[in-house]
Amino acid sequence: MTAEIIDGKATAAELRQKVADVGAEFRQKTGRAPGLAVVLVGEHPPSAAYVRSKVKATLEAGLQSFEHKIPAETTTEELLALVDRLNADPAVDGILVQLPLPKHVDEQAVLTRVDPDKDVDGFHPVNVGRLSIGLEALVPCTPLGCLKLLQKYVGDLSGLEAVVIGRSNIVGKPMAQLLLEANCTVTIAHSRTRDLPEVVRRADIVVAAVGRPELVRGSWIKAGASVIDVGQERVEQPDGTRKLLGDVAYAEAAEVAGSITPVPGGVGPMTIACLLRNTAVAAHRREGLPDPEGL
Ligand SMILES: Nc1nc(=O)c2c([nH]1)NC[C@@H]1CN(c3ccc(C(=O)N[C@@H](CCC(=O)O)C(=O)O)cc3)C=[N+]21
Repeated sequence: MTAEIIDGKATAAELRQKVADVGAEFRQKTGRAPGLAVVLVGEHPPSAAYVRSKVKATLEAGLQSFEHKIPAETTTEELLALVDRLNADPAVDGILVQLPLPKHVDEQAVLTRVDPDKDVDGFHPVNVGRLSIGLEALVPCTPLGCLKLLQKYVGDLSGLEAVVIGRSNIVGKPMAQLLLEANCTVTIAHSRTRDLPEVVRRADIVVAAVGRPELVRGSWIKAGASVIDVGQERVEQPDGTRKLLGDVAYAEAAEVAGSITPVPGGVGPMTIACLLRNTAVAAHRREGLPDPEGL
């Protein structure tokens, strides 16, 4: 069997177009476009690159972008003061503080300071709690993007066995909540899991989010399973070039899986599209408008 390739790039482009349409309608109703503020602390090159692509996608969807690049030496207090200003700014519907923050900054204090209604990353404890008890929440972009891919390529997920590898607050835990809400039987595996290959072999859906290049082998995948690869690591190849690798040994897994996301072009583009989606949704909720349909 050769797996169907789950086209994250195309699916993300569709979602970004929907956000653009919804944003234009929002602008007609309110006289302004939904606004996203992105905060980048320091010069960490990969973070700077991600922020550039976020700003570009924001502008291309016709949303308003507020970019705050501040020095690496910024203190927690100064960052909290910036978050307070963004919380109070009526033109800002979404706030994203790019992670990782410099080590001297109290990351949890900063994430908890973001107004939960503007928390388009879904990292605030209020949104984490709301997701976990099934209330309306802002949901983290990467797991939301993974869910959207599964819904498009698999359809109804009810009753399926899902194995999430990785238990981070950003991907693994919220991914498990979303799959549970979609009526999957969910297992969260991690570095201490006994016999990980055997656990993964049960899965109809595998979400790999551990940050270990090509950890998941083709022999671990049940025939016909859907494989979502969240990993993105640049790894030096024997010929000296650097290649972006996922957490799944793609060529092997594609021989047995029913469908699989490539890296790049899978989950990554969906993360950014879902950020725009969350910004549009937050804008509607803040204005007392019903949630836009089809997002
Ligand atoms: N507060 C916060 N929210 C985030 O959502 C957040 C963050 N901090 N810090 C860093 C991670 C990483 N992240 C990615 C987004 C898109 C791609 C993406 O589009 N990747 C391309 C490849 C890009 C390349 O070639 O390097 C792809 O998969 O096709 C990757 C990674 C969001 N993050």
